[in-house]
Amino acid sequence: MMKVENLVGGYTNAPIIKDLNLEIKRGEFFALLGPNGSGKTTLFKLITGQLPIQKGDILLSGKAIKSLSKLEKAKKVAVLSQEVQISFDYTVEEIISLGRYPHQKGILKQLSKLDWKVIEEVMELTKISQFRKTQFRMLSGGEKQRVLLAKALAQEPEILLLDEPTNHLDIKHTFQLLDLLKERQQTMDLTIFSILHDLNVASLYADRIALLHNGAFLEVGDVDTLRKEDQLKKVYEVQVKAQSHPTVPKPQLLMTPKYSTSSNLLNFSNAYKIEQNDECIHVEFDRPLRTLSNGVIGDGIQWLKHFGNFHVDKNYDCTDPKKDLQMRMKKHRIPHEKAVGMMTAVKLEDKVIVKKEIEGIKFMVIVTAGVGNAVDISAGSIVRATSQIGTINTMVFIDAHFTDGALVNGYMSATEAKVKALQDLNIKDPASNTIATGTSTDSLLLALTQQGKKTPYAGSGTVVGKGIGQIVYQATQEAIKKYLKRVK
Ligand SMILES: Nc1ncnc2c1ncn2[C@@H]1O[C@H](COP(=O)(O)OP(=O)(O)OP(=O)(O)O)[C@@H](O)[C@H]1O
Repeated sequence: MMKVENLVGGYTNAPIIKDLNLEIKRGEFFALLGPNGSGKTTLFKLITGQLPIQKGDILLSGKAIKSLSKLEKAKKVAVLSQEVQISFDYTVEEIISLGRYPHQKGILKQLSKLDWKVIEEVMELTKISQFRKTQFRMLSGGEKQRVLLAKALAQEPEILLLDEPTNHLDIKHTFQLLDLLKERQQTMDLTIFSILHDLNVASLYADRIALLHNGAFLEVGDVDTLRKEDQLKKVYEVQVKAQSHPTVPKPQLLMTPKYSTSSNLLNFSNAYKIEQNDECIHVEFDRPLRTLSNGVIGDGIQWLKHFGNFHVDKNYDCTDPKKDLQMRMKKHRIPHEKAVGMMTAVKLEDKVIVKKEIEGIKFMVIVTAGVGNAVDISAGSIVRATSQIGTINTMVFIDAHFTDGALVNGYMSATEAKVKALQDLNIKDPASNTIATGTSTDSLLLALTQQGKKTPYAGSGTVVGKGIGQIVYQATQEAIKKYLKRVK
């Protein structure tokens, strides 16, 4: 669709764009990324013809762009640039109708029925119909941007060139505009070439990206190129961590600020308070801990400071346990957006708290255990309702610094220890009459202070992994024994 060949260009001094090559396929959404001053606008202007090409060529469907007449070009290419030259007295409708100019026939160049149909459609799409008679100068920055996009779409181009199209837009309108472009790309095979500053937005919408640095491409590739953290750090000079979007299979980047979010060291032994009554056990830390949990609230990897284990009725059956738990937290003045929440039918007074220091690492484990729902996960195919709460709930607090991998590793260690405790107490799955591996609704939390040396492993081959194992095993056994004594 568009080919950039050995392109050199810039202003009067030494060229800014140095020997660039790029091929953009028909119907793709291509994002041009790069830090301030890297040459994005210069490249954009070379493509749009605002700057002369010093060397090389830009081809559109095989034809040199410089050989196309103004009208030929306008039929193929629409531009939405930063520098808008619009006569302020035009109305929105008049501006959009300018976009139809390349398609108008005859000497009089009057708008046809088809032109009006297209104008109506693009106004509808960009949600500016209500401004049709309003003067352009009366609009907000974001509204102006939408009008200019409508004008570009009214041109019905094959390729749309955009310089920071979301510049003045709030998040609602940013996503609305990009969704609209994406829809046009997917349904009408529109090719999109856009300068974007927001790497995360580029990742969500672009098919491919180019990373420009000092007038040359460092990377051209699909959006997973953004997972190359070192490359981004080199270009933007910011500490970057690539994560995955939770629902879209695309990378998202997290920037780390230079300032420290936790200047003073946390003294683990007195950095928390525990409150308990018949309805809940609430552990509150002085500051957020790095957590991994399958709690009803606060699941996945988070930073949280409140940890609640709530007592519910034995026959608890709720269609929306998350909402229910939020209500319970509200009652106990626990901010649910900062919390992990678990549920159990076990009497909370039977909780077991074990605190230990193993080879300089401080641990605290809190377990409530009921084994009425004990299950051997490997046995047969009998699946029981998971709404019953005959549960082993385990909270493990550690004064250590884990990578995400170590968190997962530690989760395995805690689970292995729980299974061993059940095995040694000969707890059986009543359905299969084999040793149980857990209950059907167990919850587990690992919470780390993230102090000290970062550790990438927390399995049974490490001190911290062994520590998790020992302390979880001990607390689980004690809690099950208490439960067995009570049910007898
Ligand atoms: N009119 C000009 N005359 C001379 N040099 C210019 C001119 N405009 C830009 N430059 C220089 O060209 C280089 C690239 O600028 P350009 O505007 O292409 O960067 P950019 O990647 O678009 O940056 P930004 O993200 O800040 O918009 C910069 O060093 C800039 O100072």
